[in-house]
Amino acid sequence: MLQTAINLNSAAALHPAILTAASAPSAGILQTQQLNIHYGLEQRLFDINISIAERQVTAIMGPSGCGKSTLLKSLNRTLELTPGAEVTSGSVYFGELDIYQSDVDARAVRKVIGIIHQRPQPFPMSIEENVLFGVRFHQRLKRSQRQLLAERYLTMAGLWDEVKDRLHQSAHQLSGGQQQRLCLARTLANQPQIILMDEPCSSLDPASTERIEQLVQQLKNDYTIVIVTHNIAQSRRLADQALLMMEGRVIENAPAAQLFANPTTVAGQDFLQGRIG
Ligand SMILES: Nc1ncnc2c1ncn2[C@@H]1O[C@H](COP(=O)(O)OP(=O)(O)OP(=O)(O)O)[C@@H](O)[C@H]1O
Repeated sequence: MLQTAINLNSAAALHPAILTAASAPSAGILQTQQLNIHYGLEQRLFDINISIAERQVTAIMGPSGCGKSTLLKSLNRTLELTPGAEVTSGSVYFGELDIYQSDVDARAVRKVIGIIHQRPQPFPMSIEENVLFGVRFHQRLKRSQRQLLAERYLTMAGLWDEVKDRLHQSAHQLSGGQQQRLCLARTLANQPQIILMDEPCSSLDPASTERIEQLVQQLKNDYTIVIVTHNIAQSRRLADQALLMMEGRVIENAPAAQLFANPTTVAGQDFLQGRIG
């Protein structure tokens, strides 16, 4: 009970910072300053300075191992769940709040800045319980309220029609694409401001990939989305802003159309023309 109370208080404490972010439209909703990250003794990210624009899709691209996932996970403090991973210097600001400040609860950060992983990770419970996993500790819900909430978030994730008659079946009975949308519904139920997506389509077939891409386009009206992708064509379809990383550094950072038309570095040109990556 004590843990729950601490979580709730911390989540509430984050909301004034959200309002501050909203009132300062010129600044990005999420910004890093001189961010450096190590795994053990090895430095893997170097002096990252980025600004994520509100209610836009920002794509993070780059070859395998350049640090895309590491950067993404640092943006909501998921990274510290990996043994040995550490933000060794620098900051991540959500509005005016440094999310790495010692008095900020990482679990509250992860609710406001949700993450969808590469492989869908539904919990071993029913479809409805998965959707309501984050909210059920906060409210004593009546059965009818549970159903309404489940319907709301499953609809937002484009899954309601496919699962409305089997809400109490195991989530593991769903296809991979459906599981990924269920994870999206679970994230949306936490009422995040920002959704991080780590190659959300990499394990999906083309039809499921298209479904997720449609959802990203819809969701950006209400959410800020940061998506890691290997897939240059997917970035072209989805991104408003694009970052290109090489060897732990951001080497290109521009509106997507500009970056695709005129990459400013030789490595950027090589990557976008498929010569590296
Ligand atoms: N748990 C870990 N322990 C040690 N090193 C790690 C760990 N995870 C990642 N790394 C290293 O950090 C660097 C960046 O990895 P990261 O997964 O962020 O790259 P990525 O661009 O997302 O790669 P991919 O596209 O292949 O998923 C790589 O050199 C990788 O080997």
